[in-house]
Amino acid sequence: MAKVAVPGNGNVFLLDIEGTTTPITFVKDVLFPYIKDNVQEYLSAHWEEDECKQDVHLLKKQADDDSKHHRSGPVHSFDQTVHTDEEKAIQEVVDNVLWQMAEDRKTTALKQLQGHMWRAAYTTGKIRGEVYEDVVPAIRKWRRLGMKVYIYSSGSVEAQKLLFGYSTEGNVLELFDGHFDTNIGAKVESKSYQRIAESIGCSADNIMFLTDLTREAKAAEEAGVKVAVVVRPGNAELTEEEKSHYKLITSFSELALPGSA
Ligand SMILES: CSCCC(=O)C(=O)COP(=O)(O)O
Ligand SMILES: [Mg+2]
Repeated sequence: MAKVAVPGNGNVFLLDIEGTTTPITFVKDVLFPYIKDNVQEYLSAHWEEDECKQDVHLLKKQADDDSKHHRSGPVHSFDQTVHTDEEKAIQEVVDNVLWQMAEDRKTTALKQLQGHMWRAAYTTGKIRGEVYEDVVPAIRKWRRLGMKVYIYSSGSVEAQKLLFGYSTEGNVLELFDGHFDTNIGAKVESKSYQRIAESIGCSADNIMFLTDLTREAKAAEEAGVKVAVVVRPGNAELTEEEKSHYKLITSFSELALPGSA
């Protein structure tokens, strides 16, 4: 496959995780089932702790917002205040989390709780973050050339740091200059990419965003960010129009950097 040229003014890489640095199967077959299998037990064990209370508070705010916008059935909009029965209250949160996951929602509330739950799984060695083998060598090369590398994922910053801190490649957190999650905005909104450029302190067209999802690529492009769509096994199929519109790569090694051989 011909190399995809990174524009001459591009000196910042912004990387998606699921489907880009990491197989979708790791997220769908390892990370998400861990949440489904453990959420009830986790909430029961941590219910009285501040961190857990904050997570539940955020989930409740999201559920209230969803109800207002008719996004969920009544069972998924829980109201802790009416519950004296802890078990029932926990069950409502569990139902909400499972419903959000069935819808593959990327709410900050869901992602925050998930990040906290994965902490124990990573630190006890139960799971290790899967990273495609072309990713670390490519990033090391980019960094040698003076480029900056950031992550932007729907997974919380804490979840991102766990994935790369306890990865199949070891602790590779030093490869990243920073992390962004949905606290900066949704990945399908172009404003989020403008905010990221402001936060990094560069113009949008200095950034090259790599993602598997064209709805994210489109939003980034609208903000003036350069994009390439990453084609990995198991990623969503692209239409012929998408294939001809976007620069496509199947490995990070296919990116040709300005001034490099
Ligand atoms: C980084 S933690 C696990 C991934 C996750 O929860 C997720 O929603 C992936 O979203 P992405 O934006 O990286 O495709
Ligand atoms: Mg992705």
